[in-house]
Amino acid sequence: MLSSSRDSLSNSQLRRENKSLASSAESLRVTVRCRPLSAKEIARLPLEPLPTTFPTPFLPGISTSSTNGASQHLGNGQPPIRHIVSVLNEKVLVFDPPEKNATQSTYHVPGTKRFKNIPYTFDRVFDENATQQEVYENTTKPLIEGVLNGFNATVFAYGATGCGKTHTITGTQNDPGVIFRTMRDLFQCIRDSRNDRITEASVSYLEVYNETIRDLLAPDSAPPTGLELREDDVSVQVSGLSHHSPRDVDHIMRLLINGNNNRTRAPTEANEASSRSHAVLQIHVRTKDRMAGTHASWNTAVLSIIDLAGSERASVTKNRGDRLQEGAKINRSLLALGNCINALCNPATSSHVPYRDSKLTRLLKYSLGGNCRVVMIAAVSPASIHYEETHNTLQYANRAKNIRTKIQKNTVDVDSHIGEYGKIIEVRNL
Ligand SMILES: Nc1ncnc2c1ncn2[C@@H]1O[C@H](COP(=O)(O)OP(=O)(O)OP(=O)(O)O)[C@@H](O)[C@H]1O
Repeated sequence: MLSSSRDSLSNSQLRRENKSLASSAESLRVTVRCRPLSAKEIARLPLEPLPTTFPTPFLPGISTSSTNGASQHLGNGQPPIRHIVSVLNEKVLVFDPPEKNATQSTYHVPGTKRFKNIPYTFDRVFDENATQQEVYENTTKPLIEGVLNGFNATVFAYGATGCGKTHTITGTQNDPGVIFRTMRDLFQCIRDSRNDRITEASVSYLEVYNETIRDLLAPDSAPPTGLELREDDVSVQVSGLSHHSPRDVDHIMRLLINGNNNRTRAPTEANEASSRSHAVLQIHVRTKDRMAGTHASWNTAVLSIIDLAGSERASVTKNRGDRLQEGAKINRSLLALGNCINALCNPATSSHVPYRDSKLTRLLKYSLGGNCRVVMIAAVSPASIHYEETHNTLQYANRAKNIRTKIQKNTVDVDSHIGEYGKIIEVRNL
């Protein structure tokens, strides 16, 4: 059930407020996070050029040593690499900036200019030192209040394999990512407002693996078959997906840890724990003023947080067999996503977006182009070994800046029965 909490409500029960204040056109907010170099990559950075002669005593105006520009690095005989992303400020980065020491023979695309030196502007750029909290505060946190007031929102991490998507979305126990921080703050907001409003919430978590949808939180007794998508005019639903009523943030975190353990992962050359599936976490929320009386309508919204599988080149991952097949399917669904983004950006084609080309894009239909605030976190690597992937991701993100979504508040009539809303309970005693 991806697109909205309207899933089990009939369309006639769904009423959108079309007041000008509650409805506006917004572009997708596009951010880029550049991860730090890994230890293996650092080992391949060129060291300072070595002197070829011993230093001579200092004589003013005369160089004391000469160099042959030879670079040395500890990369076990592999060619040296260089930084290909330079973050200028919070909004601008340069792809493939000129090297300070351009005598070194590090990677560049044969037959092209030595340095592309392309500046890109995004809504926000995070450099290698950005903390998980900074990324969360400038991507997902601003969506929470809207979700509690009936506005759908989607956050998705896009990028090549091994570039930091899962680190950003899930993170580690010691340094959790967007999901944990969102849940913590969402539950805090619910707790802070419990005297004023009633809030109900439920969570679902699925993966799309090899064009099959799997419930990551399915009870052990559930048959391990793929789930089907059902679609009507206003929503896409996943039939048979389990929904869970969180008691508190710790409960959600336990659910998520279970779900993540169920996610399909495998080591590849590019990433020791590569996610081989697209993971979609959804938090369904509905709220109502306590004082508003029994006839007041509910605000309903869904917050979707998506960790896409990484795009990959077989030559970088050196994948074979199953991994290669998975990679082909991952690339195909990401290509379908790219085609949808292209179509949504172009007014001439935006009425014919090819959502049906993959499960992923069918699932995301109302979370990309629909009634939804969308934040994209494009994850990139600063190492020249990922030159093409980083360039592609930046171009992809740059195009996505042109998508416009129409935001409307979702309200449902008070007479919609709670049973129709799925297994949702009031979040009490927080
Ligand atoms: N900002 C960061 N700070 C520190 N380490 C990071 C950061 N981003 C990524 N890493 C590390 O880089 C490695 C690859 O990151 P991650 O698994 O998040 O990549 P991914 O994009 O999700 O890859 P895949 O698509 O293959 O699943 C991990 O070891 C991760 O801990």
